Amino acid sequence: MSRNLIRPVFRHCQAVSLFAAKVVDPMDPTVKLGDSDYFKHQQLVQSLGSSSAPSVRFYFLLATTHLCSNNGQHLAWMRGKTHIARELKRYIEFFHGARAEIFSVSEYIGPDGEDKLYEALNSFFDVTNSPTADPYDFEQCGVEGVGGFAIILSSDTVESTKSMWSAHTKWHRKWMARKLEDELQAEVCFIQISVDSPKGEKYLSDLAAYRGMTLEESRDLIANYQDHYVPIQMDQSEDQTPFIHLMNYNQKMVVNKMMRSFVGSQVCHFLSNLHPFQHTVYLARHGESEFNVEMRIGGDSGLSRRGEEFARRTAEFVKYVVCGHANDLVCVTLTAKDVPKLRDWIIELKRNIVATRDWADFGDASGGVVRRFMQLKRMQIGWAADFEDTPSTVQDLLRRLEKAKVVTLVFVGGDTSGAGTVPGRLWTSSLRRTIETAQFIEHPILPAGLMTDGKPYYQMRGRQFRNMDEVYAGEYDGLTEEEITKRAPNVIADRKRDKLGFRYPRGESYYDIIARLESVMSHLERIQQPILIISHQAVLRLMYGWLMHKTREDSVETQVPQHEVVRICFDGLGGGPVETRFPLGPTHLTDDGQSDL
Ligand SMILES: O=P(O)(O)OC[C@H]1O[C@@](CO)(OP(=O)(O)O)[C@@H](O)[C@@H]1O
Repeated sequence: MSRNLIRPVFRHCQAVSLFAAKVVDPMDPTVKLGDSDYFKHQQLVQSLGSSSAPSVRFYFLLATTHLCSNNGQHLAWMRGKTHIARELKRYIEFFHGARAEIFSVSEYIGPDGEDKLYEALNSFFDVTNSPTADPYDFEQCGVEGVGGFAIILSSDTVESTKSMWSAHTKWHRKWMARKLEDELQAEVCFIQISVDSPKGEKYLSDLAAYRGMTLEESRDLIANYQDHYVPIQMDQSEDQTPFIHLMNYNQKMVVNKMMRSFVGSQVCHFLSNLHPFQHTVYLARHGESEFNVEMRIGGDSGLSRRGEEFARRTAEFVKYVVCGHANDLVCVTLTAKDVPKLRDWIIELKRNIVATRDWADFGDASGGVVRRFMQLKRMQIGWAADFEDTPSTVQDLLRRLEKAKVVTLVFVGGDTSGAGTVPGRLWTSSLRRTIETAQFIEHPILPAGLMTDGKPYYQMRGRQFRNMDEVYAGEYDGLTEEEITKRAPNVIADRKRDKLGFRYPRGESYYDIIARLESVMSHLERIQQPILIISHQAVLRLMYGWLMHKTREDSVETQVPQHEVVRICFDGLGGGPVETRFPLGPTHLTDDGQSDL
């Protein structure tokens, strides 16, 4: 197919669906497909199918800002629009498989700056500029090359007002909308953010401090910006302009003319969840399941003995770290051979071992190593027993250890006070193995007043999401790798070639999981309390990838070991997500026996 045939299609909104249909129809007997073409086609179809094809739309979004005052304190230039622009870009790329790029207005100021921004936008959308001549070239011409979202950001708000593209007055907005719609056939939407809640203001002053600004500097900036910016008018004079006005982030939203398109409504939904505040997400794969032991995929089996042990340790971790002020937790298991050595050491030490700092570097094969200043807080005598507080005297401790064959000690780092009192959230899938992993987590009712609604809080009340169930392997559900390859000898090679797009017969692909994860991940964006999510290997690969700002392609390569919790912290101030891994044991399982699948 020549490029000329494709070219006119790109100029229309439904470009991709037409394009996909024209490129190749594998059912058409006149079309001969090589292997690779088939896979590219599959990839294209899969990705369109899973993303509701919004990538067909040429869509512009503009993050702008709105002045607001709160008791005379103005911190208006920092409304978190850079954060929102970045989130939007990631959302569009990850969940909709479309291209998205941020264009910062202040980088295009100067004699030719505005023309350059126009050129940059034109070439971003104009796929005919793409060097590709091969319509099968998915990378350059497929979903990647068609349509996209340009996010025009006035990052340096005051400086940006020099540009025609700053959208800081009604006149500028109208000019931009006309230019973009008439000349680039793009749909336009303006996003305005205003903040006046005490929490919002606190965030903004933190942000100012983080960026090294003094109050005077910020006041000057605001006074200057106030002279320029005209908020979107609510007097009907801008009724023809699509816009979203976010007030105090996800507290209140005014939407104009966005719901007429599917993508518009999706973007509104996503933005209505976003907040820029500091928050922490914990991810854990379920403990080892009976099917994991038998090396079977899928199914709905319960936990193995080791899996149950991980569940007990997870509850300790939740109490001190997720719902406490501690920042680290390590479990060390001593077997029959080591317990007498521990007894001798305690006798020699002759001190209260709970308070001692002499445990540093103490560890076991599961990977946990005690760091300096960690305190021994809890212990478990024997397998499958409940954890209990460590006795505070040497005599009591020796007595407890007397007949013990196996002992697991729990060491906690940081502030151990207030364990279990920080309101937290718990999400699992709907499958037994994740629910059982959460079974030992405590659910005290926390006193009213801890949350803003003033109601008592049911700690870590579990919510089960079917969208977080493991990839469904269809006809292969419950089989081992060996059994699968007996039925379908090529399956391993096929899946290796395209792990994202490969769909199990009558089952799911990773693209399908992306589609069903979209609503859960939007929901997650809304959460401000620490949250623990217990799910499965394939699902967690994607969740982790999304949270760690990875591409879909890189996400499927991520390792998701069992018996480990991953903490991902968002500082809310512009730093990237920071991850810490906590191997809790009892074993650190990285090989689930299906590494080939
Ligand atoms: O995409 P791959 O790498 O096969 O990972 C998914 C597989 O992981 C498994 C275990 O091998 O998930 P789970 O976390 O539920 O134990 C299988 O049930 C599932 O098919």
